[in-house]
Amino acid sequence: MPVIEMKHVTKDYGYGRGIFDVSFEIKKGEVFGFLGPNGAGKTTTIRHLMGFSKPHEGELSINGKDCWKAAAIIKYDVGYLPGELAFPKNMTGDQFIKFMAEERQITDMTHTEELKNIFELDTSEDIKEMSLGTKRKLAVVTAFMHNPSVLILDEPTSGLDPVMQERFIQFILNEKANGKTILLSSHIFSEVDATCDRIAIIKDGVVVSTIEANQLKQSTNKAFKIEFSSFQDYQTFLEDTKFTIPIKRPDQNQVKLNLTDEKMQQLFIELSGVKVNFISEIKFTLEDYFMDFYDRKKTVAAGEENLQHGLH
Ligand SMILES: Nc1ncnc2c1ncn2[C@@H]1O[C@H](COP(=O)(O)OP(=O)(O)OP(=O)(O)O)[C@@H](O)[C@H]1O
Repeated sequence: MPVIEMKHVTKDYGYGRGIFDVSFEIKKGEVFGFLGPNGAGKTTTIRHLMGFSKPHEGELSINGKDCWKAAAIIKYDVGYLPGELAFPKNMTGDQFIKFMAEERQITDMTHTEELKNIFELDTSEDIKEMSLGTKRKLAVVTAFMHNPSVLILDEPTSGLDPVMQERFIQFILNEKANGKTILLSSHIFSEVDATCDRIAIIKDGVVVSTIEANQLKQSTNKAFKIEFSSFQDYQTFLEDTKFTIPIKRPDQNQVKLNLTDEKMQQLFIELSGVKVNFISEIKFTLEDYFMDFYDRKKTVAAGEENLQHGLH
């Protein structure tokens, strides 16, 4: 049984806004990335998983429990870090932590202390006087102090400095190693790349692709940039080549082309008759894959897309 399951969930806010027929499953121990720009529908999806909002259509469950009907019970299994923070007024960090511990019936504060140390959180200040970064750290500590088995993170590193961002990524990886199931919404490619096993790309409320992170890393499609020693070599190559050359830079005697591993030998044969200054591989990244979807006008149905790509 998947730990998190969404089946054909639609919430239509009108005027094309909302989420439409969103489906995915997250297995135990998996880190699932939900990638999309502002307004794509990430927060709406997460709010439905947290039971804050009832879908117009479809079903959502966490650990087999309906997210809307069993919201009050589910929260004990889930650590939720919201994108926008809201704290009670007139409390210090310590008071808020105590309040949350009572709310969750936590008596052993060892794990909370560990989290405070990891994130170097000073809880003595009044919350209203805390910097945004400190408030985010307080949110992190209180979201995970009950050591939940499921983590739902809505743009978790926004507002954290680079050192703390890195520490947060390490925290996610440790939690993953401990068998936690994690949903991470983000528009930061590097953190998704560093942590996720699978990634869904959401566009205009629709999941347009779901990919295994390994699929990207092991893609046999490669892109190369070649610079020839002279314009003569550049021209000779272009006249003789059997490859399609999508990008030509005569001013720099350069070309860019895409090829699969099997075609590599042919490229070297063609290059043996000309002089080159260098040949460099252009790495295909998650960002390239993502931009491919956002560059395109049409929406691609989930699963239909191969890792075919052009140069950007
Ligand atoms: N309660 C609501 N009423 C009406 N429209 C809403 C509501 N909540 C969200 N929307 C709309 O649904 C769309 C998706 O918003 P959502 O906040 O889920 O996007 P997001 O991907 O989380 O973006 P961001 O990164 O900006 O938080 C947007 O067009 C938003 O304006």
